[in-house]
Amino acid sequence: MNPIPGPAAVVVDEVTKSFGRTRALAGVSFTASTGVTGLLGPNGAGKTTLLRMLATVLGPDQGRLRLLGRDPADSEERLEIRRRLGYLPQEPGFHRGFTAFEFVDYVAILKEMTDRRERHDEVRRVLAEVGLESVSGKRIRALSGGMRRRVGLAQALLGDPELLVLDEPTVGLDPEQRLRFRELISRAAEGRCVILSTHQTEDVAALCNAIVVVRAGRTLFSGTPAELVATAAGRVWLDDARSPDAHLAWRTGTGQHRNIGEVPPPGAQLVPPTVEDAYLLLLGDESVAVPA
Ligand SMILES: Nc1ncnc2c1ncn2[C@@H]1O[C@H](COP(=O)(O)OP(=O)(O)OP(=O)(O)O)[C@@H](O)[C@H]1O
Repeated sequence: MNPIPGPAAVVVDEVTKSFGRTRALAGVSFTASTGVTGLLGPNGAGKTTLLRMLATVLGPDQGRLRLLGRDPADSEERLEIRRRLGYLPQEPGFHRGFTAFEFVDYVAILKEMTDRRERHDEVRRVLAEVGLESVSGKRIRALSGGMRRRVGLAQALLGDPELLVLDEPTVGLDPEQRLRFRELISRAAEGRCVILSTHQTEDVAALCNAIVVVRAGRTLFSGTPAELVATAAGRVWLDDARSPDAHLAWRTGTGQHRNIGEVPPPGAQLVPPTVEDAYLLLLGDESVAVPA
């Protein structure tokens, strides 16, 4: 699936950000439109910093941001962006004594939904959207981790935002919950721009029509999953042993070794690369070597 053409909902242009001596972003650039854009990168790459900027929580030191055609540096335009934005932070700061309904209602109040009846209808709508209507009266501390993530997604969907920013939405979920979440996110991405950060390359391959890879605060790659996979063409091969030419290799369930590297040995049995292979090759020495 190619990115759906249209005006870019998000433009990030040479953005930098430092915290004291730590340079979290050292010049990140990409654009994103309707659909799901996945932000991949190792720990500390700057993903959360970038998402906090897209959520207008943080401003850049240098560079330019444009969100939904507006400038978040301008206070009035920032307010306009915030009215059209949903954000699921890495740690949503739940008041665990609240029920799911009370928590989402509380966020709705913060989002200036003043009419009580309309607000409650909206809270019920978003809780139903994430399949939580039957537990809306339960306290958050009594919900499973997966359900709590869904409460987080529900509050982000309040007011039908045009831009949805999700920081590691599937972290800590079991495989079934992850698949459910994928379904919710792909539904949420119909007609709007979703930006999510993740460490799960399978989620990216399954969900995203655009991928941005960041490392050490810089953009390493920005394009479609197919374009990312194409960068690994001819660089993944199977062998009976770990190949000395491999950058990374691991023994698969069949007993053969999956090798990824720059130059396969002559006669190597090349196999089609995955998003994960391409991502690991792109990270090069930064990726975690798996002992063969
Ligand atoms: N508020 C802050 N104060 C000081 N340093 C910070 C702050 N926020 C982020 N950093 C630093 O900036 C760098 C980028 O952090 P960030 O959380 O954006 O990375 P990340 O890609 O989201 O990492 P992870 O995958 O581990 O969540 C790290 O070195 C981090 O320690």
